[in-house]
Amino acid sequence: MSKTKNFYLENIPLDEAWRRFIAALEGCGMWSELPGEAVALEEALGRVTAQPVWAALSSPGYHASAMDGFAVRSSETIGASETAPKRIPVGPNGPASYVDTGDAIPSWADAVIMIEHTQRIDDADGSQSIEIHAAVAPWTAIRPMGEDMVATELVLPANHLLKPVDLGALAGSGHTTVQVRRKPRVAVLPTGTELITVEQAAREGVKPGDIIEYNSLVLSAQVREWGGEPTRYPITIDDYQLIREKVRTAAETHDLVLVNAGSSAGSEDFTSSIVEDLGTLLVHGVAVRPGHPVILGVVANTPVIGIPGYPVSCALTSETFVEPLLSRWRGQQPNQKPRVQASITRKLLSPIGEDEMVRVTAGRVGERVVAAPLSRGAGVITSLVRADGIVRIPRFSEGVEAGQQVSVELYRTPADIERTVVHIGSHDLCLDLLAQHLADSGRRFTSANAGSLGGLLALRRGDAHLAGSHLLDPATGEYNVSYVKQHLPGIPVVLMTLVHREQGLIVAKGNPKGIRTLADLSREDVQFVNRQRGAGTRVLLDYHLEKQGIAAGSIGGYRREEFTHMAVAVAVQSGAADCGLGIASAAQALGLDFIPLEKERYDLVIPRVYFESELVRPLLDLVHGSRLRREVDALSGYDTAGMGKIIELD
Ligand SMILES: Nc1nc2c(c(=O)[nH]1)N[C@H]1C(S)=C(S)[C@@H](COP(=O)(O)OP(=O)(O)OC[C@H]3O[C@@H](n4cnc5c(N)ncnc54)[C@H](O)[C@@H]3O)O[C@H]1N2
Ligand code: MOO
Repeated sequence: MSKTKNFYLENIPLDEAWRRFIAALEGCGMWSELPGEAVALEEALGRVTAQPVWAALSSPGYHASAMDGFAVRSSETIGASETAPKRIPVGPNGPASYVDTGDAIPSWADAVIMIEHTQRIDDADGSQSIEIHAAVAPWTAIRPMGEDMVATELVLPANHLLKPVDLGALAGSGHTTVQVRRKPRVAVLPTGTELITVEQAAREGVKPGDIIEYNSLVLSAQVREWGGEPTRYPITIDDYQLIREKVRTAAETHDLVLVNAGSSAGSEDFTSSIVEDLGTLLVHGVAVRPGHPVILGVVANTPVIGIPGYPVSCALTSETFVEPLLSRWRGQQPNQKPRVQASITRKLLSPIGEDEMVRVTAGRVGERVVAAPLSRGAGVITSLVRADGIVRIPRFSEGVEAGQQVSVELYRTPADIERTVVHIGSHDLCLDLLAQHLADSGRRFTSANAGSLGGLLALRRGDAHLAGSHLLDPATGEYNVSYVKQHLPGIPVVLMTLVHREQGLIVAKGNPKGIRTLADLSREDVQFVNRQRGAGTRVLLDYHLEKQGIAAGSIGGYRREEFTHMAVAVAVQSGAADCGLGIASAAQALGLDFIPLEKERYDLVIPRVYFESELVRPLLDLVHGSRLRREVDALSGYDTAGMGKIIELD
């Protein structure tokens, strides 16, 4: 038994990895549809027919009236007209007889006259007749036997995904059960000594080194969504023999085994050795990121996929390999996401040699759809939660330039993209509140952090509907106006004040270093954390440093840049820095101390075309209403007195 570690991950192109996998699956009879099983119609929704279904009965099973009215012989109506109406006596055996919709037509009749086209006449002798003003052709208002389905006719082909109406057609044609493909049985094995269950975390808290296990939850839910039947195994610690035993037994009772984590080259990454030990290792490492260290193999005629541990890699690897396999077994084509052409909002470098899947948000801005890249971290599951789609950067390309056209594989519908308000710029907590309420008006709100200046540049390129900005002009003491004039020349713009907010020094609880003023940042024992160039907060800092004659070079940590207020606050909370400049609400959110420096104005910069658009209107209504104002007032460090004030710049 081998326990050797596989230090050498391959870099196999995706299509080659699939070729190897399919060849091996064909070899063990696992690259074809799964056999059928009979299920009751009530259980059959979302299943796939395993064979064609032929009608057992005709429907309707007799000639049925299509209308409420009178069954007649059409020959008796000939000659009837407005000027020469005809009377036909009513009786159980004709020549006219009342029928309801769906009733069988009497054998002597061959047409039905709708009741509203007849006039009832009560004759003196107590008998009845109808008067008609038009003739009817044979088979008028009759649903002939078998109009819907004739016995022996094809109702559904094989490999048909059953929808609600299909179940009706099956019952209507006389079937009580239907043969559907067996659900693929998929074992989901989470492994890792660092893993704890979420219940354990809720009970005992999370210690450094603990990771809440949720990949198996995601994988099982994906399997279920794709028509499979998952078995979610409990966590197995990183122990070669324990994992080996689980893989061996799972392979005996399942169609597919997913081993999660332990796929790369670490000292406790056993999956590839175990697959080699128990069966055949086909692939270890594909030229795809995230998901590079994926393992493909076969154990006891059962495919085994080693899925990388990072949550984003895990979910995407499953989309890449598990979904197409389950589709194949169910006789379905692999899932094809809707695609849209979009313009990418910023330059992306991507390593040659690997296909990269970049998560993006997407929205329509004017004539174009724009795609804004999200975090590329393989551990950032929220980036997949927020993603509207995926952009693939092929392995023979070094990346894409800002403004380049890309194809986005959408997780949402094209209609969702049309109702998206796109924000690029400086972030503020109040935007999250706005986003929440916008959903009530059927709008989606996506936001990319690019800093205030980045936001203005995005507006100039036409990449966003609005940009949050708080850029102080040292010459005038005014916010945003001069920057908008400089960077958006010729574009009519509305500046709408969202809030005034308190900027200041964020320090650890109790202010252990006794930091009071900006001058303290130059102290030997104080480590600062800065914001990126172009951020309004950075402009504010540099303005005050200059005013007070403090040299940036004298501040330890001045060059260390974070991209958001919360990232600065987290750096202080974790002890990585003693102090950073940011907004009061970020300090409050993490229970940190705050030394106010300046009250600044945070505006939404909105090109007039969007300010006047139907899409953005609900956002303006929210800013002018009382609900958002009340909620912002409840946060610390904000002043809503100026909320909704407008400056127009042409
Ligand atoms: N020296 C190298 N190191 C790494 C390489 C490499 O090529 N050489 N590849 C990196 C890449 S890319 C990936 S992806 C990961 C894959 O790692 P593993 O599959 O071995 O997974 P772990 O290292 O055990 O875990 C990674 C990460 O994910 C967390 N995790 C694991 N399982 C779960 C779960 N069930 N639920 C939630 N989170 C989970 C785990 O705790 C780790 O934080 O390797 C890189 N390293
Ligand atoms: O390939 Mo790993 O999955 O990039 O993060």
